Amino acid sequence: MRETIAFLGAGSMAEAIISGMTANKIVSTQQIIATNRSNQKRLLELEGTYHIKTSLDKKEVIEQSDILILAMKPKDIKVAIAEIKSLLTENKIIVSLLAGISTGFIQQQLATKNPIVRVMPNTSAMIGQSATTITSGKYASAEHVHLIEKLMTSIGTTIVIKEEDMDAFTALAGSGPAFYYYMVEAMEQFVEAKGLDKEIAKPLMVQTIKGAAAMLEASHDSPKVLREKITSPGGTTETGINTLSEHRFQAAIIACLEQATLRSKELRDLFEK
Ligand SMILES: NC(=O)C1=CN([C@@H]2O[C@H](COP(=O)(O)OP(=O)(O)OC[C@H]3O[C@@H](n4cnc5c(N)ncnc54)[C@H](OP(=O)(O)O)[C@@H]3O)[C@@H](O)[C@H]2O)C=CC1
Ligand SMILES: O=C(O)[C@@H]1CCC=N1
Repeated sequence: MRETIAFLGAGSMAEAIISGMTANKIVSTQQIIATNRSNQKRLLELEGTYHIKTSLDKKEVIEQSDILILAMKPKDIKVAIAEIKSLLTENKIIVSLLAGISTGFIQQQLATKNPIVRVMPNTSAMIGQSATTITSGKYASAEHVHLIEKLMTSIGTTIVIKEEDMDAFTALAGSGPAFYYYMVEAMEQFVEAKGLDKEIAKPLMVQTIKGAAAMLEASHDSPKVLREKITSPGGTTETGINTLSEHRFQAAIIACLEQATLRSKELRDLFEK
């Protein structure tokens, strides 16, 4: 790609995307420039690791960019837009990573006709394994969406969705890795309690998740059928599943996703004021 990409915000998600993009070489490191609110040390760290450009001068960053990625927290969006709106020309594509915040709000705050594309990646972008959803704002053409899709494909799989579904997919895929990590944390507690060798346990746990994910992808069987094929009557799996069921495991997962979805909407209500 020929476009220059600017990150407004240089935190974990910006880094995960920079890492994925630079490893994939979809853009050269010199086509990426990042800025943040004030943390110069962090910018130097990113410069050192990824050999990208950084600057605390927003004017310089914006002038150099064709695609501007908003990567600050939802609570900071209003101030961030106020800082950049007078620096923008309408040919720049704005990409938002922000949970909850709608394209309509960004458009209204900018008061310009810049195309806006909203994406929800996850931190597995770091190794090119994100599951990213994409949706478009009012002035984003199919061509703009296609360009951002191409860019995001460098950090994993991408799917274009309706904006109204963003909250739910933010829960499922944006936050999703954290929910799996939380389960692995519990497994680690078990390993510790049993006094098992962590060096042996970790690769086994990781391969078990990888294998299950690969089965979900490759097999025509539903998750339920896949589970039943492991569950011998009167065996270990059945006992384990019954215990999860007694602890209302599935209800807990559904509640977790419901609440995370709701929080995405709440972030909109809170910070679009
Ligand atoms: N982390 C994740 O897994 C995911 C996060 N997201 C979304 O990505 C966004 C960023 O999250 P995350 O990386 O975790 O957050 P971090 O807190 O790690 O980073 C936030 C960054 O925003 C910068 N910032 C704050 N205000 C401004 C401003 N006015 N102009 C420029 N930069 C500013 C901060 O700079 P400074 O350090 O100088 O204050 C910091 O670099 C959020 O909106 C989140 O919803 C989306 C998907 C997944
Ligand atoms: O927790 C959050 O709000 C962000 C959005 C998805 C993942 N992290």
